[in-house]
Amino acid sequence: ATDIMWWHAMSGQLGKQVDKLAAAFNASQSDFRIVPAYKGSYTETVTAAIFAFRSRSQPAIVQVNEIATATMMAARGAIYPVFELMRDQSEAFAPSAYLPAVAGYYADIDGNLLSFPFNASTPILYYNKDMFRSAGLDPDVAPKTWPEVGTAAKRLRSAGAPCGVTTSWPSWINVENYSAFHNLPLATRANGFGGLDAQLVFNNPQVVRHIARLAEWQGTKIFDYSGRGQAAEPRFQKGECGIFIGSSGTRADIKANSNFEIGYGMMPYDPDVQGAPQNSIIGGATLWVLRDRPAAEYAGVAKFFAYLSRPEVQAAWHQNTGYLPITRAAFDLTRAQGFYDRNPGASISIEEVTLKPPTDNSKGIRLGSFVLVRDAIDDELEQVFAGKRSAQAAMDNAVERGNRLLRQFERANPDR
Ligand SMILES: O=P(O)(O)OC[C@H](O)CO
Repeated sequence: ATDIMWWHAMSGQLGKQVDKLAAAFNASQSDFRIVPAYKGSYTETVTAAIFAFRSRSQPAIVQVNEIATATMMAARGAIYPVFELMRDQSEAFAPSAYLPAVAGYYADIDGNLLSFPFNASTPILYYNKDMFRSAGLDPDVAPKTWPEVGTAAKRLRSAGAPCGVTTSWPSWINVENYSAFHNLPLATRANGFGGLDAQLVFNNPQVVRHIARLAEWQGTKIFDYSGRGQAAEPRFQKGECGIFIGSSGTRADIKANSNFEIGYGMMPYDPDVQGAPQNSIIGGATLWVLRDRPAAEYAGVAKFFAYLSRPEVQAAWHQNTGYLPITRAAFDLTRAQGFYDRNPGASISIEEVTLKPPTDNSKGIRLGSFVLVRDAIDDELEQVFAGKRSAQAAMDNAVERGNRLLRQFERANPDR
């Protein structure tokens, strides 16, 4: 059999599910063997793949998170667009099979998908029902708005919780998704979908007020900052923080690693911001195919992607992880199987990304070097939470630093 390397960033329960997918595909035929390899965080994984490409030891498949999409699209010599691969291998691959929130995020201007949608998430609210009960809060009602989160988090603190509320992925949740959910632009030009000359504009009064509020809460740990990426997740699992806003894709790990009753809700919003709640945007990752591997491997990659597209495979991945059902068929199948009736909270992610038809502010983000832009935003947020900078000054800095990165990217890609 021909071995096909798949580099990914899925750890914990997610890593187990990735291994299961590969093993099931490998058992379904004998020509190809998918070999998954965990390469660390999303950033570590994509960086490893870029270095490997330079020394010609790249994998055929690499998992890349959503914010590196524009950067990958620009790396034309290194990537094999998935729609071309599937066409070359005569495998079906129609963007219309995917949920609009997913296809819209990853399609090029001609509607072609350059990468394979695999794990799409969106931030949701998790809460600890046992801690709610001890604090005298109604365990059957999830806080819906930021003021309600504040009230509940204060009660949790008074009842002895070390931390009221925390979030993972600070920029993704508190700046990028906060903006989309309140129909505020992160950047001009439809958050970059309209062209590389987009400018970041998220230093507006609503975002600044939200960050200032978190900083104020930080003083008494009503909100407690937990670090970048997924660093906050274990704090909720261990019962330190009663409310956690994090990726829907962490559902499996939360269920596996916590010993309390979990409540679910939508990401909170501020009711005095007109139009809120709009719809959330997706995160997570897609699978990119890299060039310059032997031809036989590409035949196998196409077969593997066709396998991953099967409704029953997609539906199982969605149900076993918390990532969105990426195709309409997987969503329908999951519903028909009664999964949402048996698992309250499991459909919140879908309801949230489809809450209203997306606007230019809530379709997604398509900005070059956004991995670095997000680093700059996270860095500025940390200054605010450490009490070293005002929310306004930090968001102004983040916009300025981010715009410098966008202009560099624009100059490096003059023909796009
Ligand atoms: O933890 P994930 O996989 O849902 O991804 C969250 C962020 O979108 C990653 O950029």
